[in-house]
Amino acid sequence: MIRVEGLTKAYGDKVAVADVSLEVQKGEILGLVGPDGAGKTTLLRMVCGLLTPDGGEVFLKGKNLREVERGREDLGYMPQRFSLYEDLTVMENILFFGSLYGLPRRTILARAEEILSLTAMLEFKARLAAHLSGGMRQKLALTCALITRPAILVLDEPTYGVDPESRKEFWKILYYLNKEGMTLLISTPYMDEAELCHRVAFINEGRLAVTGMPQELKASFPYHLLEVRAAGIEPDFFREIAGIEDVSYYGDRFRLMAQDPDACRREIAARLSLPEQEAELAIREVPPGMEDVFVWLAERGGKV
Ligand SMILES: Nc1ncnc2c1ncn2[C@@H]1O[C@H](COP(=O)(O)OP(=O)(O)OP(=O)(O)O)[C@@H](O)[C@H]1O
Repeated sequence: MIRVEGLTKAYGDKVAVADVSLEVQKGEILGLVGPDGAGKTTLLRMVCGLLTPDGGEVFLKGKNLREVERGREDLGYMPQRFSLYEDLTVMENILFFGSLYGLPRRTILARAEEILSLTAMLEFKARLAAHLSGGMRQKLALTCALITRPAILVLDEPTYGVDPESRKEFWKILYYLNKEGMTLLISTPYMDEAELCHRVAFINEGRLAVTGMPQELKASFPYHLLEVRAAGIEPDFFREIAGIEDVSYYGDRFRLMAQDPDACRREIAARLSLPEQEAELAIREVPPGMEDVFVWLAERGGKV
């Protein structure tokens, strides 16, 4: 559905996207994941034809975007910062947005009712945009992006800063749309959301580092992870132990990347003088999550 070949874009000296090639298959949810400033927005804006690349091509449904008339791409875009008219109601915002595409008022109203009921927003259709919560604003932005009934939906960090409950609800809607046949390309800084995508593309400093299914990426993680619960210990304590490649920590929980987990466990237990039973409780091997994979990739400059 989407094919990107060698896309490149610089702002002055700053190369934001460097030679990115990527494909999004029909019916797929592809997650574009990367830290702030990685180039996600720039890449998505080029895919949507809103920004002209310095080099490379974008093909939508096999057609070169350069040859497609703007507004006829069969693509919906939900930008990172969606401009709502605060002094218009939900429905008035949708009507305004739909009219930009030249859709007849009747069509907009019918489609809006349908999407607003899907997103549980129908009862708020007469509410002023100024009085919407963060989650509701995102749903309104989504409704606007869907008003042309696109086959492809591109979303730029749609749940950024939204509360966890609303994020979950938003993803339910995305899954519903996908089940109905929509192809989704979505950027996110959240690792739990990366897990929800069929495939993930990791972008770092403008370069595409790796793409794969979440399970594949986790399986490619080359270390064992040990989680250690220990109060009053400095990270350097672990760094001195041979075979521990990296240490990260949250409060009194340490996460260690180890080559040989059993040897490390024995060494830590010995140094802390932990009896075996206590060591078993305090030092556990845990499966890597997407966050572990991406932290590892980012530390290596995104290279596998
Ligand atoms: N209009 C611009 N002028 C100059 N530099 C820009 C411009 N837009 C983006 N950049 C720079 O290009 C790089 C990529 O930015 P981009 O917004 O695409 O990244 P991102 O992954 O979407 O990050 P974020 O989530 O923080 O928006 C960043 O270093 C950013 O500072």
